[in-house]
Amino acid sequence: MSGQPVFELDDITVGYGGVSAVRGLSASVREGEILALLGPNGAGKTTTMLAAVGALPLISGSVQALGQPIDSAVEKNARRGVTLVPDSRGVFHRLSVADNLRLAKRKGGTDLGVVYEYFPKLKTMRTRKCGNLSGGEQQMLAMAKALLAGPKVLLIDELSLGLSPIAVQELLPRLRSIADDQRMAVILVEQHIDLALGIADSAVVLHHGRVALSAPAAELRGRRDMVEAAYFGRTVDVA
Ligand SMILES: Nc1ncnc2c1ncn2[C@@H]1O[C@H](COP(=O)(O)OP(=O)(O)OP(=O)(O)O)[C@@H](O)[C@H]1O
Repeated sequence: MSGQPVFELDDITVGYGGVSAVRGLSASVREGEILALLGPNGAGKTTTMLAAVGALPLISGSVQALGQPIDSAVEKNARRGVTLVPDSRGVFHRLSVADNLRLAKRKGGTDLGVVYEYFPKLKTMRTRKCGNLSGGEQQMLAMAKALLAGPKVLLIDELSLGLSPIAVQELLPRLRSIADDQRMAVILVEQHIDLALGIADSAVVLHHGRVALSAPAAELRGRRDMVEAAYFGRTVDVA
């Protein structure tokens, strides 16, 4: 993959009430690339994502999106094309699928027809109330909503939270095709290590807020030993 990074975390330290939860993290993604952000519970993945979209102030370091520093206003970053799909999914339960999608559509964003091509199931259930959808269907809807805003950088915090392995196996490869088609840079927080490495271009494993491993995903596929060592906090060098 060539080209300049469209999104860069440069030596960021970030936390809560002046206490750091993530220290000295650097990572970047280019157009059409997927970065998998991995690590055990409490490692700092969500903290990183919040800092990446401007929702948490940095203690030090910088975040650059599309050649400019990230703003402290999340909405402003979203208008510039940096969108977070939160782990709480962010769908309106009392509204129908179609109404949820209509509200998410932004000028210049992906066409609804294209989004329905990525997620044909949503078209068939467009009149259904979102509160009655399954977890996997709600996740599809959350991703579809994010696409309608036309992101250039999409950050996804645990797409697979609470989903069956089959649903995850269906959703993650779809995300790969969307990133390829739309030339969208993606940072994906994921607990399904093998599936995430299967679709990612690069991976970072955090442990206690520090980078324990950072490598091209291709070098980590089939190297569960290395990834697990990083999960346990052993700093791993990819030779
Ligand atoms: N609002 C908060 N105030 C204080 N500390 C927090 C807050 N949110 C998270 N933390 C702490 O920051 C650290 C990193 O948390 P974070 O949620 O980023 O981890 P995570 O890797 O996303 O974990 P998980 O996989 O469990 O979601 C943890 O020690 C957590 O307890």
